[in-house]
Amino acid sequence: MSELNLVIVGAGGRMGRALIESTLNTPGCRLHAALERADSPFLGQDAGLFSGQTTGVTITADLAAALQGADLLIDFTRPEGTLAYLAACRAAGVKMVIGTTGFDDAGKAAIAEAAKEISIVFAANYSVGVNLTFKLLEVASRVLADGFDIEIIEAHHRYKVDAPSGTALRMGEVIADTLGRDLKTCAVYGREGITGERDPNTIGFATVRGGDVVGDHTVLFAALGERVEISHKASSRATFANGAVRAARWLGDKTSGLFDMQDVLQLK
Ligand SMILES: NC(=O)C1=CN([C@@H]2O[C@H](COP(=O)(O)OP(=O)(O)OC[C@H]3O[C@@H](n4cnc5c(N)ncnc54)[C@H](O)[C@@H]3O)[C@@H](O)[C@H]2O)C=CC1
Ligand SMILES: O=C(O)C1=N[C@H](C(=O)O)C[C@H](O)C1
Repeated sequence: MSELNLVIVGAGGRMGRALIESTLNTPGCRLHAALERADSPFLGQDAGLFSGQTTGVTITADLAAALQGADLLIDFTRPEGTLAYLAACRAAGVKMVIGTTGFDDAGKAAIAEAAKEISIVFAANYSVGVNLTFKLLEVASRVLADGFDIEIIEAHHRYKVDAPSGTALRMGEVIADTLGRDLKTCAVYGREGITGERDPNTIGFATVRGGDVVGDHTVLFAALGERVEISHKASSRATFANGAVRAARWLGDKTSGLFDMQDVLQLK
């Protein structure tokens, strides 16, 4: 079988660095190109810079050249960056694995539309543990549907720009779907002042930002007399990067369609 030619964008970012390392360490995958923004200080440097390797691949801002001969582009950047890469990949027939979070409804719709022409894996979290947690939350929500207040607490590093995390929002959607609720109307994002008693139909979110926390998520089911907590803690970005490269390999010959990490892990 021929090698999978991967393009990593946001190459100098926290996830970009981890993705380059994961690509270099994965048999069957080849680092085809590494991209950064035109104003990046990393342009012209070897993509192995951050892991002390020499790859022979130079970090570039030339997207058109990078897509020539590429099989798949992995994007963990920002919504506006992703949507620009999406348009280029769609035009060039290059598959995508998208890990960026913080999209609005229009951004998500654009990804779904592009997936009619190219195959895409789009997931808020590529760790195996978090995806198992999504399944555990379905069971917990069913069993604890009555009398339990549901709160989602997430903590991330000081540099994270979106809140709540994409993973926390996905957890909220999984719970709301299981309970037959609409997250758009039942979510409460933080509390302050005289809030009144808790509405039992709400799903609360609390966000913590600080230091170098890679990614912690806890869902609290609290009743009168007992509490259940389901938690996941990531301690390395390699967890997400390895999951994204796994998703890239899983896409294989699929020419179109929108998938998530639950598809990759056969958890559906
Ligand atoms: N789905 C998952 O498993 C995970 C998702 N993420 C998400 O990945 C994204 C990136 O996270 P980090 O690597 O920590 O961020 P970062 O700030 O370290 O890196 C962002 C990268 O994107 C590039 N970038 C920013 N704006 C851009 C634009 N408009 N066009 C093109 N490139 C642009 C930057 O130059 C940088 O290389 C975030 O949305 C984060 O929430 C992070 C970890 C896991
Ligand atoms: O920005 C991050 O770092 C992370 N973002 C993702 C999210 O928003 O859920 C996944 C992970 O928790 C790390």
